[in-house]
Amino acid sequence: MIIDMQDISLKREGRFILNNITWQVENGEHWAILGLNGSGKTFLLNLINAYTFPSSGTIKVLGLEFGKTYLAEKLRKQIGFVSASVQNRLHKGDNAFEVVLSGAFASIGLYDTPTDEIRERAIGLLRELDCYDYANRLYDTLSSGEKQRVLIARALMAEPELLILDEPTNGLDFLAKEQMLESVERIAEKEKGPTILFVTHHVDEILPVFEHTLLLKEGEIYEAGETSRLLDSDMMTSFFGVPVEISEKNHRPFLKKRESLP
Ligand SMILES: Nc1ncnc2c1ncn2[C@@H]1O[C@H](COP(=O)(O)OP(=O)(O)OP(=O)(O)O)[C@@H](O)[C@H]1O
Repeated sequence: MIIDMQDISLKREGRFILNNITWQVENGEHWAILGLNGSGKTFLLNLINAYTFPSSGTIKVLGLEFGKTYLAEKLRKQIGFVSASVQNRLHKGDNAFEVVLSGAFASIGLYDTPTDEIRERAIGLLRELDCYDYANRLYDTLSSGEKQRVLIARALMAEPELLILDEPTNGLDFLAKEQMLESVERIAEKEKGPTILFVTHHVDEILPVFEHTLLLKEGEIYEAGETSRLLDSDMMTSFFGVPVEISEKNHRPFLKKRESLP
């Protein structure tokens, strides 16, 4: 099992940020995590990455139980994490190739000398994520979409069992967003690829490879399970608290606000 959370709660300043979270992710299941601003998605990811501890409940990630066999460093080496906060911590002077290489050492900059095998792997991933053409460019000079794809290549360098993509399409234009989603789909379809958690605000980004979805609302699991059951007009209407309609086009869901309830 990749994630096993049992009755997790997390309190800050006397109020529950997360409450009653019982959630399991099996190996090879790709999950979309959908929630509005402030629903607790960031805290949920911080728990998985062992940056935060629960106030109560038990949590096991990749077989490591917090407080027992718990080793944050060991755990994080097996998780590929792509988020705005990782982006902010990168070294200013590194080119895209160096950023990807640094993923092999779970470090922000390059402190170790990469072997030929590691260099080959980095080149392979740059190609796979369509970043090879700008491998020599300074990371800082890349567009947001290019940066995100480099960060995903970097996260895959350590061959993680779990890949967490935290709003990877944030700030991307339409084309860059579609390219990003195509890359995510390719990774998800890889036979020995990582289990993916894809955090988003947008229903239309829930690709068919995300067969499972977690709906997070006000710090609690609203529903979790098969995407096909959850992405339904009635379910989304009660989840968002406004009348909405879900339609499907080219295997992608679309959400539209309805004027009034029928
Ligand atoms: N230190 C803190 N003390 C109390 N409340 C906090 C603290 N940090 C965050 N919160 C609150 O916890 C809630 C959940 O925050 P979180 O950042 O996990 O939401 P999110 O789903 O990631 O939102 P977004 O989509 O905007 O990134 C929010 O209501 C936020 O205001």
